[in-house]
Amino acid sequence: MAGGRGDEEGDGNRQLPARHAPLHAGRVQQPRAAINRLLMLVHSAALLSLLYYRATHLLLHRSKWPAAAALAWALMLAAELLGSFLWAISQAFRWRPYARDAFPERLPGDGHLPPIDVFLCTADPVTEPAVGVMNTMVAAMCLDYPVEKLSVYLSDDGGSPLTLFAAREAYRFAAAWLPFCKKHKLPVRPRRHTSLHGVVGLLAMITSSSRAALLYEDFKRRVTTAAMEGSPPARRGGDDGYPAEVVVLQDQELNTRLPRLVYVSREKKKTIPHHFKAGALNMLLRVSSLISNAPYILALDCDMYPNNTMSARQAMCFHLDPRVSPLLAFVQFPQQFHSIPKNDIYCAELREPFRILWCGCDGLRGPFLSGTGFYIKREALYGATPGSTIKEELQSKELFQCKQYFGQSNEFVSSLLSGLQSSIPNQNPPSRILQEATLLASCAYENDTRWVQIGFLYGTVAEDFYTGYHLHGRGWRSAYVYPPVPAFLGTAPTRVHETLIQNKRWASGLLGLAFSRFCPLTYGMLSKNSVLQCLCYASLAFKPLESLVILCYTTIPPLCLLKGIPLFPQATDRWFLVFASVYASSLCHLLWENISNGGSLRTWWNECRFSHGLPSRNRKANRVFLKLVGAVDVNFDVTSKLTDEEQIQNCEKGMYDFRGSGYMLLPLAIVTLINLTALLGGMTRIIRQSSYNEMFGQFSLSFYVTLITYPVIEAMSIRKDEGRFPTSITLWSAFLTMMLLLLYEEFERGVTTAAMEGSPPARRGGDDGPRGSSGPPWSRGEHKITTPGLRLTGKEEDDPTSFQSWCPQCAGTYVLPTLFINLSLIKSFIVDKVYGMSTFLNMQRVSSLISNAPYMCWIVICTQTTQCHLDPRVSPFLAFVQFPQHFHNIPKNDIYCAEHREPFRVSSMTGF
Ligand SMILES: O=c1ccn([C@@H]2O[C@H](COP(=O)(O)OP(=O)(O)O[C@H]3O[C@H](CO)[C@@H](O)[C@H](O)[C@H]3O)[C@@H](O)[C@H]2O)c(=O)[nH]1
Ligand SMILES: [Mn+2]
Repeated sequence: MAGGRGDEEGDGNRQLPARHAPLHAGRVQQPRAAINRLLMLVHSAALLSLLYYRATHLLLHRSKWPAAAALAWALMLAAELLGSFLWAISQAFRWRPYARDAFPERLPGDGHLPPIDVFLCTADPVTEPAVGVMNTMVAAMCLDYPVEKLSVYLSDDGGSPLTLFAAREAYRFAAAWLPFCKKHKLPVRPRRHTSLHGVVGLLAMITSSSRAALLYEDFKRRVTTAAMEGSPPARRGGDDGYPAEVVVLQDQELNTRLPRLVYVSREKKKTIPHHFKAGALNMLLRVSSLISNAPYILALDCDMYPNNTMSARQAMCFHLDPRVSPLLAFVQFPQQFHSIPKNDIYCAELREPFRILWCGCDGLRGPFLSGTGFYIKREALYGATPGSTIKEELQSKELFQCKQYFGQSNEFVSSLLSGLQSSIPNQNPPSRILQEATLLASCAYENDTRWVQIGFLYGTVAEDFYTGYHLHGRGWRSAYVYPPVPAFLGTAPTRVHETLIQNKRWASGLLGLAFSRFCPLTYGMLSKNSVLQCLCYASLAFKPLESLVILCYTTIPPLCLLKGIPLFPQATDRWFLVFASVYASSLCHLLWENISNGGSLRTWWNECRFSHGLPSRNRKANRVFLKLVGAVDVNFDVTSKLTDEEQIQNCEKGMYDFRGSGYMLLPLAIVTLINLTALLGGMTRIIRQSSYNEMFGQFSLSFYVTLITYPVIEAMSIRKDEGRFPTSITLWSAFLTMMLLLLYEEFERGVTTAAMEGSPPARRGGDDGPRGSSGPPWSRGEHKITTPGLRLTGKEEDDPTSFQSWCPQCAGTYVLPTLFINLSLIKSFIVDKVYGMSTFLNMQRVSSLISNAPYMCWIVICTQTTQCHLDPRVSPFLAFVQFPQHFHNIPKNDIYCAEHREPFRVSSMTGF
């Protein structure tokens, strides 16, 4: 991308761009798009074949299998169907990947640039240390943009006097730092994974003895000392909340011109919901409308500091282009991170979203709104229709109608009616305005208004995703810029716990949309959005369900491996190729996407590990279940921005840090142990039964899962450092795995027996058999006789004379043989041993009362029968016709001679 400033600061008379010199350019990423489409074709053919194989096998052979096997196959089919659905909708992202360049040097002079308000949110002075927040704030003030057109708003949801103190100190420091920045023509990109960040990183690179550096050290010392001494305190007010506070800092007493800084801490009351970050941003939207009312807003998380000061100008290349501007709601920059270790085991780089998915949407209607690092049009947030202004829309309305929407503040409504500012007033706002601003920051302001539809949307912790979806649905578009020098850099999580918190929040926010009436597949399709863009939204919204697929794939095959139930075709079967090619093609696609985006084999492996098992997925799956049953109300748990050198070193060594996650680790640990057990148990079984061919697929899968979850095994057993698995969790997971395996064993035995005996299983009564066991069982009404479509329970129906009465349909017309299945037998330990014989005797007695046929065919497991008894030559002497016993589950290497070849082939009494 072209960068660099055109003119020196203060030149308000830049030349307008040459008439046809475009401010930006865009193109479809080729050959990526072509390769993606080709892969789509190949992969979908393979997927369809896989589903065909799974479904037909299940339908055709189900009746011959033990019930546990049929159930496992059915679950695998469900998982594969779900996986295929998710894959199919995710292809919308890969259809038309797009890339853009901006040419800020072609922008008009500073005098023509529109003002920008920067919204910065912080929530917790402990997990978001003040020095870090101030780094971001100062870096935002240093954006390469006319100072008089820039205002920075800091929302402090912690209501912390310490943050306000730090803001004042930082403002003073900025007066020295801003000229220094301009002089040294910063930005300079800070070193990768340095724990210093923001201005500190920049300083460290330039000089450590300059005046600015000393001032910075001084600023930092004062803030950290204040934080340690607790004066001013980190928290304000009592437990019930605190009032709103608006403080404007302006440069009157300083001799450098600085952007205006406004500190706002909104009113909080324990009983009133504050809607987390969305609430904070909406409050800033109102407050800023009275003070600067800039037409464009840059939203930043407290740790996302502007690293490339050109981003504002880059964004304006789009917002000021008359061809795209009327429909353009926001320009999004990727989220990038300064604290990413070389070995990015947590995939904190978010490569897939920001390198692939967002580029994919950019070729459609534009990227999703991503919480931070976007320049958005104020009009779009107020709810204007694309192409018009809120002023035009409100002019036809009465004042009371406007107030119904936007609340009771006259000042605020008149700011809407008077249109947006093209320049910002230089003086401090009068106290009247500050009082009004305090009112706009109160809890009650939004009561009985339409603020649920205006600004950032509520009711979710993924407010960014929802708001973007809402904007796109109303016909707005967005643009994505991925500059070579990162525009913003944030703090990435360096612990499993942080990743879990983040993933939990995202998963619950996204799923909330998927299972609401606003689902992108239904509601979205009817909106002004395009079909492909809706599929993109749906893909992200349904993505957490992927964890269910993974949960199935990491538990069912290993359990079946333990039991010797094959789930995949034999290795020598040509169908095996279909399965292998589906897995291989998805892994290769991921590898290619990694390498072509500057990744490596290592990033690829980390992503495989992360997305196929470690560590967030199982947690997500939990959430999916809980969310589906409506059991959780997810909070916006703020992720910690503290970085720890030891954690970073652990990352470099590829060691996950499991501190602080506690019971959240159980699902992960259990899956790991099940696979490990299956791998060892399965290996023994395979060797014993020489079932290499049947079990190859499952064995490989368990091997892959064990490889992926190796860090967990390591953390449970070998590691001694702080980040290892807590011993209690290790013990619990071992215990629970054992219980699970025992339960599975029981279950498997249960369903298999049920299938053999008829269903439901005859498990009535205690261990001693049915109560009152005197007299024959059928006379006590304890057994049931079933005919197709008719169900009987002993008692008077047992009377053979009443046979006609309970089967009126059959009366006189014995066309079909009637099937009698004895469902309930005497169940006791003694009879258990001769169960088959007792069944036979029972049947004989029951049938003698009902049909009393002269011949009986005893079928144990369903086989065919025939009628040889009718041959008059043999019939008089023929007592029974015997069929051999064949078995379907005999291994090729029949070491137990289970085939019974000798009895049935050789020595059977053939003459008999
Ligand atoms: O009640 C709250 C909670 C959070 N925040 C701020 O919101 C920002 C994001 O919170 P963080 O804990 O850093 O969340 P992340 O997981 O890093 O956030 C990602 O995901 C969020 C949605 O879940 C988006 O809002 C963010 O922009 C996006 O970076 C931070 O600056 C917080 O200070 C508030 O202002 N008020
Ligand atoms: Mn964050």
